Amino acid sequence: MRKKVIAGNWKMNKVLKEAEQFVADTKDNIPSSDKVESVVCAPYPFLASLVDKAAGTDLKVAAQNMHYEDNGAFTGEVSPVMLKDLGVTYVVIGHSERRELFGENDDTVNKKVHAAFNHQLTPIVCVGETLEQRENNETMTLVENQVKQALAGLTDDQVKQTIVAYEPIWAIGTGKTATSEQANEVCTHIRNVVKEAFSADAAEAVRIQYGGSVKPANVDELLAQSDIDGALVGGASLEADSFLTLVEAGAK
Ligand SMILES: O=C(CO)COP(=O)(O)O
Repeated sequence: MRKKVIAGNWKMNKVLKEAEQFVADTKDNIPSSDKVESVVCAPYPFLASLVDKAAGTDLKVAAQNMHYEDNGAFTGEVSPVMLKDLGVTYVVIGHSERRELFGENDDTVNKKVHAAFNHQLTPIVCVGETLEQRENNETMTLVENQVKQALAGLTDDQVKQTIVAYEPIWAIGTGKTATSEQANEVCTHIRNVVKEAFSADAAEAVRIQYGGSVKPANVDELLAQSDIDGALVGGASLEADSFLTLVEAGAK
């Protein structure tokens, strides 16, 4: 059975003291990593401190983005080498907000996924359609293309370690959750795409999260679906109690 991954994506929220307080409030109650992987995706300035504060616990720290080069003249960017050096273990790649607002595309996403593996970071690769694309029945084709391009050139072993997050853009921060059936339908499709593009073993192992208005009230139903292996959570991950409820749901 695939282990669930619950990741809280804080986006551009909190200041350092609040981030540290969150770790202090959660770290002793995070379920064992044998049962669920619990991750907070924090802004860059908090990463060093949070890795330090969460050391020896089952709470893992992720970055929300990175550049694909190791170093160089890229003012304002952060490299995988820097993240690895801090003790960060996961990195979100290709979030829809980065694709929409910061010019990320399938090519940069693919480069970043390779860079993550070159530095032993686990990528959480985001895909998902807009409302318009859903209404035009383009969801399956779009997500298929995003997944194929994001994972292009990876080995089977790397695909097995990858986390794909299916986040329909119309469900992000809107309170509109995809129904669990809608969410699962796309996650099943993603698994089939991985099977075709790589192998049955890779498809069986790859973890596929759902993201978009996940909260304590709907997480159980989403996680009960056959192809949903976790959640990437924005708003409901900001408060310690709510995050703990979500990771406990993942450990059931
Ligand atoms: O974008 C998301 C997580 O990456 C989802 O955000 P919300 O949970 O706030 O809808």
